[in-house]
Amino acid sequence: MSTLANAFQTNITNLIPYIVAGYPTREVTIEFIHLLASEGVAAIELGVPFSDPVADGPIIQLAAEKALEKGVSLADVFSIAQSVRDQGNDVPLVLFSYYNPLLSYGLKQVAEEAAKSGFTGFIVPDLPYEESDALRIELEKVGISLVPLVAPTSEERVAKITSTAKGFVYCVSSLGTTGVRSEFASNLDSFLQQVRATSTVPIAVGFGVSTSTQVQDLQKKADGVIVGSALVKRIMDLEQELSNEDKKQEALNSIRGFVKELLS
Ligand SMILES: O=P(O)(O)OC[C@@H](O)[C@@H](O)c1c[nH]c2ccccc12
Repeated sequence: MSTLANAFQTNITNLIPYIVAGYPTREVTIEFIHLLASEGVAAIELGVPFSDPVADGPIIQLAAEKALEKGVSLADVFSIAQSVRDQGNDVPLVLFSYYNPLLSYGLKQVAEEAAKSGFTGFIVPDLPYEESDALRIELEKVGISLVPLVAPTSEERVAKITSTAKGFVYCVSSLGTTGVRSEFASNLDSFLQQVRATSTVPIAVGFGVSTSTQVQDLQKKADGVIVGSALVKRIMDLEQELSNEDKKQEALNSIRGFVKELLS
């Protein structure tokens, strides 16, 4: 199985897409993962839908709401990953969740079930580094990396966070919530250089990325480029077609076209 540590060496591209698990359906999510893996992505962030996604912009919030309306749970996210592994796909999967659902499930149990179903990384955006030991210990017991997030404002903490990071470091390109942007933090270049200088693992940058120009520019400064909202928006625009057997393949081809365009 591909592990997170070597995802940036073995992959064909350095793109890391984010999708909301179970949106528009559990079955289509599995098809998305196979599609993205076939385009050579470095890893896939699989988002656990949550009712209070404070760091998310409107697109991801709406997708999460729609998934929750269909009752998508953490257990479903594990079963999606398990299906992908059972179908022979070893693309690195990163479980993306707010802390509350993990706490409710039980940190030890969540770590064990995530490992069993094939996750190699976790990202928990509302868990401050200083409070992450309990989860990190459980995850490291089962070989899963807790990927830390650093923002352009976390100056003095960067070295402490990046020097002990596992998997990769998630560099947030700008402050605020997720969502397509035309520009990033003014100090982004120096921030990425600072993280690169202190990190012992690859670094990835995300927040607001939606065009191939942005991907091309950012992939010179980071090992991975994360795209979420722009991809989730295209999925949302095709929600009806994706739920119609006669139109689903055409919709999937359109999403594949968007990924190819990002990488062009
Ligand atoms: O959606 P964007 O702007 O492309 O940003 C990536 C983002 O979707 C994904 O990494 C993510 C989804 N929810 C988050 C909450 C906090 C930080 C990051 C995220």
